[in-house]
Amino acid sequence: MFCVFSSYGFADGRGISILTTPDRVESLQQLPAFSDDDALSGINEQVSPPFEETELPGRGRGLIANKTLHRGDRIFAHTPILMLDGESFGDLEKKQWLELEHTAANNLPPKTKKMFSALYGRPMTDPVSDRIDTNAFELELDEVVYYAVFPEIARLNHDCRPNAAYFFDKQTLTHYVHAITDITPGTEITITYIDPHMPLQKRLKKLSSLWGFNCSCSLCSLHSELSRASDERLGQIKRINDRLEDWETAPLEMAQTLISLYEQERLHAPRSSAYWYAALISCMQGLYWETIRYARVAIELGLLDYGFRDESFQRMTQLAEEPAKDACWLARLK
Ligand SMILES: C[S@@+](CC[C@H](N)C(=O)[O-])C[C@H]1O[C@@H](n2cnc3c(N)ncnc32)[C@H](O)[C@@H]1O
Repeated sequence: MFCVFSSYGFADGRGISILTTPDRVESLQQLPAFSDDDALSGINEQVSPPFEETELPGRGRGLIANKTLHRGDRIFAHTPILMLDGESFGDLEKKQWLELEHTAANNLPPKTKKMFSALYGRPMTDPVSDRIDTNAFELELDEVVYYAVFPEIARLNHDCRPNAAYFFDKQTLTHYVHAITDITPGTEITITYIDPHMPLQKRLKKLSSLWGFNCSCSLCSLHSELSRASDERLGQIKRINDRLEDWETAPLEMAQTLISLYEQERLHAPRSSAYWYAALISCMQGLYWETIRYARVAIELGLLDYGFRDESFQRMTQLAEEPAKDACWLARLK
């Protein structure tokens, strides 16, 4: 049974509406975001944002950096105002979930409701539903998929080679966005809406069908020969990533080639996985300082792409601190 659960007081009066089942909302309420008064301190606060919102030709509103941002600088940290259980779409009649979506939006505190109403919604079904579909991020909590709206972050436009990366912290229900490259003032801040490993035609098709625009980012605008080279690199990245799942038997040069391919492709956030493989293989081979070097970069990038609670982050930290104590180092000595 799906219902709307709303809290006016959540996140210091920002409020939240959640469309889900009673037992799922009960388990969400156990999270520090709801149960620990200090968990959200410093979240949803932005005294002087490092960007300005403006109208951009052919792409609606967007965010332009108003100061130099360095890789790793925080751009946003916000809680959702709406969370919709993915299963509700399959289980309810269209009319029913439309009603529930409206109830969820209407139950928000007035200031928050205004933020939701100001969002752009690609005209498809209904004004509330369109705003949710255009702006929601998919996230998973306790193996349940939710679609969540973060109105401030929803202003970020797409680029296939973005300068910002994001992750979701499940404990505090907080969506973090950080610069993944240095960003100069006057540059638009962008994220990717899709898996950036996809080749050109797949990317164009997905962006046009789901978000209704023809991507004209620098990668999608390359000369056809350069575009072909990019697609070939992406194919090779996929093949190497598949092979490195069995990293224990892979040569270090393979992970180093992956790092280089990611750099050529300007895929900054996913580069962390290549450094992660390079650190593990170096550790297996007893290369002490190489292990630390690769692990440190994997941590720096992984923190921006997976977040600080990711399991691999704990292991990488241990590897960077003391490679000789890690299981991969000890396995070599057996
Ligand atoms: C999440 S909203 C982003 C903010 C939006 N531009 C606004 O005015 O609020 C997604 C919508 O922005 C537009 N958009 C995002 N990235 C774009 C891009 N690279 N080129 C053109 N339009 C883009 C599309 O209309 C898309 O459906």
